[in-house]
Amino acid sequence: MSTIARTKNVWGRDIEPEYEARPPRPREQSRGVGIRIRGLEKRFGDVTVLHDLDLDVPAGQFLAIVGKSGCGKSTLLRLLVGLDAPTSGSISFVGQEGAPTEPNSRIVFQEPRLLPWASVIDNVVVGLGENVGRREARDRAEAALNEVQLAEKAGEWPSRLSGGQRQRAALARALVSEPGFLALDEPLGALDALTRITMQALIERVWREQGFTALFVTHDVSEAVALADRVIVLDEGRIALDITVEHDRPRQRGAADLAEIEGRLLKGIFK
Ligand SMILES: Nc1ncnc2c1ncn2[C@@H]1O[C@H](COP(=O)(O)OP(=O)(O)OP(=O)(O)O)[C@@H](O)[C@H]1O
Repeated sequence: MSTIARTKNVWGRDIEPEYEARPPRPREQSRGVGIRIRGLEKRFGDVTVLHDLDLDVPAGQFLAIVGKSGCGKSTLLRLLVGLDAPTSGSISFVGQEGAPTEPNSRIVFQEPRLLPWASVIDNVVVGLGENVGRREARDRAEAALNEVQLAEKAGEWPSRLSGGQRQRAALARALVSEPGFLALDEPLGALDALTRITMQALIERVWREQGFTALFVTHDVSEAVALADRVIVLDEGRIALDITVEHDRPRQRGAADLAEIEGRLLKGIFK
C-alpha cells in the first residue's frame, strides 16, 4: 500500500475536495457484474487471435489490458460487449448475488462516434434506447452530462465541441443507461496530453462513484497503472502477465512502487 501523503493526485495536481468527499462505493453496493471467461478462442479465417483464454473479473473491478498492437485487445472487448461472437469458449456474467445475469454493457471507442445532426443531449438520449419516456430520457441525459461536466454544452452540435468534450459526450452516452459493465477501447488515445490527464481523472471518479466493472484498453502503461486495480498483458492472444495494483487512490505519478510495476509490465510486453 502507498504511504504517500494524499495532497497531490497522480498527475501532480491538488486533490479535488470532491474526490476525498466521495469515497468509492463498497463493492457489495456497486452495480458491477462479474465476468467469467473460459476457453475463449477467436479466429479470423486461418488466424487465431485469442487462444484458449481463461479470465475472471470480479464485480466492480477496474481492469486494464495492455499489449503490443495486434495482440487481440480490441477483439476481446468486442466479444465481451457482444459486437462479435467467439469461435469457441464461453463468456458469462455474474450479478451481485452470484447468479448468472445478462449485463447492461456499453463500449466507448477511441473515436466518439456522435451523430453529427443531433445535439449533444440528443446524442446522450440515444444511449437509453427506445424504452424510456421522453421526459425521463432528457432528465437522465442531463444527469449524465452533469456527471461528465458537460451540462453547459447540452444544446450544442457535436461539431462545435473540442476532442475532449466529444469524448465526454460519448462517455455520458455510455453511462446514461447505468451499465454494469463498461468497455473502454483506448478512449483517450486521440486526445492531447493535458486533456488526457483530465479525462483519466474523470473516468476514475465516475467509476468510483458508480461502481460498474471497467475493462480499459490502453497503450499507455503508466495510465494503466494509475487507473486500474489490476493490469493484464496480452501477448499474441494469451495472458502473459496479470498484476494487481493495490495502491491507494488517487495515485502519485512517479512514485517508486508504481514505477516498479510499470517496469514489470513493460518487460512483459517487450520480452
Ligand atoms: N474483422 C476482422 N477480420 C480479420 N482480422 C481481424 C478482424 N478484426 C481483427 N483482426 C485481426 O486480429 C488481430 C488482433 O486485432 P485487435 O484489433 O484485437 O488488436 P489490438 O491488440 O486491439 O491492436 P491495436 O492495439 O493496434 O488496436 C489483428 O491481427 C487484426 O488484424
